[in-house]
Amino acid sequence: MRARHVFDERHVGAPGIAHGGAVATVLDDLFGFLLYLIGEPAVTRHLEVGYRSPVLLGTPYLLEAGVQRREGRKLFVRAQGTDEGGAAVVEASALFLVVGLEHFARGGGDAAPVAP
Ligand SMILES: CCCCCCCCCCCC(=O)SCCNC(=O)CCNC(=O)[C@H](O)C(C)(C)COP(=O)(O)OP(=O)(O)OC[C@H]1O[C@@H](n2cnc3c(N)ncnc32)[C@H](O)[C@@H]1OP(=O)(O)O
Repeated sequence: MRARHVFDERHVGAPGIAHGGAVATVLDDLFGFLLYLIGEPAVTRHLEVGYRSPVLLGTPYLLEAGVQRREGRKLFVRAQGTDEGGAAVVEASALFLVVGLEHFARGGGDAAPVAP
């Protein structure tokens, strides 16, 4: 799956640079939507993020995510974010666990997922 994302002032960490937590949030959400789109609603059990270069505000990044392998309910996923020059700025790997839709009812909400 591919997505284009631009961080803005809402995501600031150091001046002009996205907060690492905001970057992790976007990558986590990217994985969630990847699995939702391929018909496997799943939630994060483990997430690792590698920050190679500062992620700049107001700058478009290409995010690419895919499923690396599956072991039963366990889905191992990977993602990468690159700048417009093709340089990798961030990478992530995660373990997601497939869950039934009742998992999402536990929060009591009915909000639909929103794309990153
Ligand atoms: C309506 C539309 C909605 C649409 C939905 C759109 C969703 C978007 C979501 C975006 C992403 C999120 O933010 S999700 C939100 C953040 N995540 C969560 O809230 C999840 C909270 N955690 C949980 O609810 C639970 O821990 C689960 C469901 C993930 C798993 O619970 P469990 O079934 O009890 O399983 P558990 O024993 O913990 O672990 C399962 C297996 O993983 C293995 N395991 C654990 N860690 C690792 C690891 N680092 N590397 C390898 N393997 C590991 C364990 O050894 C075990 O293996 P084995 O012994 O089985 O072999």
